Amino acid sequence: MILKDLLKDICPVCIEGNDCIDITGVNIDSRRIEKGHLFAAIKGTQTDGHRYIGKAIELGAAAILCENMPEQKVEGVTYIKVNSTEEATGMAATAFYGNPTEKFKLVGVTGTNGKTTIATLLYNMFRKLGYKCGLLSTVCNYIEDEAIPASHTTPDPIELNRLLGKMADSGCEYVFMECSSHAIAQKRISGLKFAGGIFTNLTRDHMDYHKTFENYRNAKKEFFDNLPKGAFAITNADDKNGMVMVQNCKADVKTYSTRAMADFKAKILECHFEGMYLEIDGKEVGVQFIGKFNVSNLLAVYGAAIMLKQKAEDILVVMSTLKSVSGRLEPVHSPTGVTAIVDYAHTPDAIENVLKAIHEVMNGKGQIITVCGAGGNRDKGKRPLMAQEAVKQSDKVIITSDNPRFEEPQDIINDMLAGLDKAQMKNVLSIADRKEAIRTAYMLAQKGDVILIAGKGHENYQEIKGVKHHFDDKEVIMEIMNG
Ligand SMILES: CC(=O)N[C@H]1[C@@H](OP(=O)(O)OP(=O)(O)OC[C@H]2O[C@@H](n3ccc(=O)[nH]c3=O)[C@H](O)[C@@H]2O)O[C@H](CO)[C@@H](O)[C@@H]1O[C@H](C)C(=O)N[C@@H](C)C(=O)N[C@H](CCC(=O)O)C(=O)O
Ligand SMILES: Nc1ncnc2c1ncn2[C@@H]1O[C@H](COP(=O)(O)OP(=O)(O)OP(=O)(O)O)[C@@H](O)[C@H]1O
Ligand SMILES: N[C@H](CCC[C@H](N)C(=O)O)C(=O)O
Ligand SMILES: [Mg+2]
Repeated sequence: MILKDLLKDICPVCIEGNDCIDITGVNIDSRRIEKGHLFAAIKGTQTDGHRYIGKAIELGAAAILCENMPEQKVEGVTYIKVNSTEEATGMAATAFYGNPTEKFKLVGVTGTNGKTTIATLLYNMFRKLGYKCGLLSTVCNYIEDEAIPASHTTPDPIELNRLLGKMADSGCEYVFMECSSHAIAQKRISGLKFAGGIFTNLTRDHMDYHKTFENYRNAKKEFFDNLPKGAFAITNADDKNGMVMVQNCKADVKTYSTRAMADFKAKILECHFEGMYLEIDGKEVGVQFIGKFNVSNLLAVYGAAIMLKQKAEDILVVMSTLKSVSGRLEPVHSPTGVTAIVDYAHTPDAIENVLKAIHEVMNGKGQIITVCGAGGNRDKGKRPLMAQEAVKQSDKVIITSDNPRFEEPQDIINDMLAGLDKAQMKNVLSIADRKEAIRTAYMLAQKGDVILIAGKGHENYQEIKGVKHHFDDKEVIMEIMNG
């Protein structure tokens, strides 16, 4: 592709060199540069991409996108100076991959919890409605049936646009994606044209990265500020930041609520372990999900499907067939009558909500034993709060490890325990070895009890010092139950 065409949506500060050269790829990592590539130098959290411009040219980069022009320039290489390389990279990448989001309807989901659930349910629903679809999510990416492993909730701008390009080539009509706060702040989604956006909720997470809650909220809000006129924005009226998100939004704003007046409303008619009966916009539907928070998730799915011009009756018929997403409130039953629930709750709010959901269906019968930990090299402030939420609604809690990364597992556990007083500690054990923690929970459980195994959900690894060791909560509990 000709460099000039690649830059058509970018307003460079200046260009030095020929902009009529052929560009064979766009890349943000010097180590992946091949002959004829455009290398975008990004200032990151660990290092500055500008330091690798020389390396990129050695490997064959034909053009450099940067914020600071290098002092020494190489003959034959074109230099493009921009105000924000992060912003310009997305635009160049999307142009390189043929502006895929002009070819299908792209819906983004953002918020602290519920993104994977909503995006995946929309993908499953639209496929069942007969459309060709793509999905970009924490668990896995999909182009129709083809699974492509995901390493991020939202991929980097090059991988993201490459996947979107493949989706367009495969004839996808709808694509659903999660937009993490990291991705919005780092402009990984720059240049994409969204047909709609969904806000789930906002509670504490990722303070390690955003530093303040306000920055975190602003990152989420930026997504709605940038939605174009003609798109839709569906927000959660039950969340205190729901209306803040859409304050400056040019899109068509719709609300959903389980409590108040809203464009899309629902209430729970009945609730048991297998699912709930709901009334959505005045119509009854049986769903295979539990928990009030899932009513909110399902309402967001319903609202988005309506905004994408599907018929209410068709949406509800398909909704009743949808099943829970891998690692989200997934039950595993033992031969002795104990139920384990594997869930991805890794924030204080998610732990509170998932335990509330379990209580709703247990209805005062049986005990709850919670096994949870907190991720290393991630938001430290959430650790004591997660322990507090676990203790508040469990009969026993076993604090354990969850991806310690480069931290000492016991230090993370101590940060969690610091949130508890002496009385609360009476019902708490700490066992750093996650398998042992799960085994102990099972040994303590009696018939009718529930073990909540929280934090890892679909993850099939334990990340320790840069190495991912195979570990799968569901597999472990099944082996213990049947062993
Ligand atoms: C903190 C964070 O978000 N980091 C992301 C960020 O990397 P960074 O800013 O640290 O980059 P850096 O290492 O400083 O390098 C700066 C630039 O120099 C380049 N470089 C570097 C070295 C070299 O030799 N040559 C070279 O060109 C790099 O390619 C990069 O462009 O940009 C990279 C490319 O997009 C991401 O892969 C990386 O994700 C890291 C691995 C990560 O763990 N991110 C997590 C926290 C994350 O993004 N999570 C969210 C969701 C969380 C949730 O679900 O709740 C996600 O969307 O997955
Ligand atoms: N609407 C919701 N409100 C509160 N908690 C929720 C909601 N939906 C899901 N959860 C809880 O959060 C956990 C993670 O859900 P999900 O994977 O859908 O969120 P996510 O936003 O994609 O998370 P991530 O930031 O890791 O990508 C679930 O396992 C459940 O415990
Ligand atoms: N994707 C999120 C959640 C990870 C959940 C938990 N298993 C952890 O490792 O902290 C993150 O990277 O913060
Ligand atoms: Mg997710």
